[in-house]
Amino acid sequence: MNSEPAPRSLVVSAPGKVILHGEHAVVHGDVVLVNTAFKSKNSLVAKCLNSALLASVADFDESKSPSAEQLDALREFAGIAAESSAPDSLATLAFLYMCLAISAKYGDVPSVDIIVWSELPTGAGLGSSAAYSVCVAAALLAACGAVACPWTEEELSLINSWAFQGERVIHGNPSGVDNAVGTWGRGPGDDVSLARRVPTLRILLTNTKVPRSTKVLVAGVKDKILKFPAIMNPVLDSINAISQECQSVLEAMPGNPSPEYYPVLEELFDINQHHLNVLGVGHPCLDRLCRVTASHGLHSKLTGAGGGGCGVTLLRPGGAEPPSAATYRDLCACGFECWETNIGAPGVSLHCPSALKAEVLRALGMS
Ligand SMILES: Nc1ncnc2c1ncn2[C@@H]1O[C@H](COP(=O)(O)OP(=O)(O)O)[C@@H](O)[C@H]1O
Ligand SMILES: C[C@@](O)(CCOP(=O)(O)O)CC(=O)O
Ligand SMILES: [Mg+2]
Repeated sequence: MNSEPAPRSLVVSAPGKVILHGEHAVVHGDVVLVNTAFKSKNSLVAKCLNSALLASVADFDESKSPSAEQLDALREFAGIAAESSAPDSLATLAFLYMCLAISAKYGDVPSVDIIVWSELPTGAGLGSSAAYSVCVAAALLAACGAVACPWTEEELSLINSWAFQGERVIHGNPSGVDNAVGTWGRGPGDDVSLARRVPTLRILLTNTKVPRSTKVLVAGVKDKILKFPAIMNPVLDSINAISQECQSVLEAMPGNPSPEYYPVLEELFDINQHHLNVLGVGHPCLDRLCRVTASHGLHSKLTGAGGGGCGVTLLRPGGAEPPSAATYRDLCACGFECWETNIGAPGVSLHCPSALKAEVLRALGMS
């Protein structure tokens, strides 16, 4: 007689994010203005099956960064070449680290099969690495009974702190903003009422499809700051001032946003885009994106780590329903993909499989 427990399925999603202002500066302790951009865009299924999940690396501690020795041991176990930054390698490494560390701390995670499906473009500045890490952390903690459902505030903090460890494996030196948005649906330190006080902005996201790695870009900015501190630190200070100015404009905007605020928001986008180029995280395709939208009277900047990936364009509310078909046409003619979105989405969520869209069920192999 087979006495194995029936496999259990957990379906977890976490949102990506759009950074309006403060990318890179936030790694160095400055303010960031960030919001969620997607609902249920990144899903992961942890099924408790009996496949073998292995290896052990001693001395895990969630308050410490994963050590070089631990990551080397995991790379060797998984057959990942040293310094490989291939998406699959980093995702596998982050998963193995979280799985082993969570097992060591809270008791064995049962054997699991993980299926990851994402509507977010990966490596494009929309926080896919954090959405992935939040989903893996939540699923593993739930699988070993360290968090129950629905999640309490304390359990969300636990998910967030383990997701931060996953981000550390993928990013090297993350600020923690992306995993906080993935967990709570809002930036760290933002109170719940902030979303009610600021207007819902209409934005256009454009993916240049130029691949890049956040880890490499963040390390490049650090090198530049170390090389030219007197030149680069004022740039970070100015980016910080832009974030603060933008936040006060958003808070000053009345419930029915008046168009008079938009030229200020647009100018802040332009200034920040120049600063980000100074930090060395621009790309000719992002310059092109800005030029194309400017030719239609719209203002854009890169979002996330830059170096390619996505740009964000501010749209004015209502009226002549911008962006025009010509804007889409010109951006698509550059080989870019663009879509309009509203900001705001819930954080990490647990889903009932029967409530999932057919498309998601198919992608997860659950239909
Ligand atoms: N759905 C996913 N499946 C597997 N790995 C993912 C997924 N989403 C993100 N990742 C991991 O995150 C990395 C991209 O992270 P990063 O360079 O920070 O860009 P971003 O967070 O802006 O998408 C990928 O290389 C991969 O390792
Ligand atoms: C550049 C940075 O500010 C944001 C990176 O976001 P993304 O991985 O490009 O989505 C880094 C960070 O905050 O950890
Ligand atoms: Mg990332």
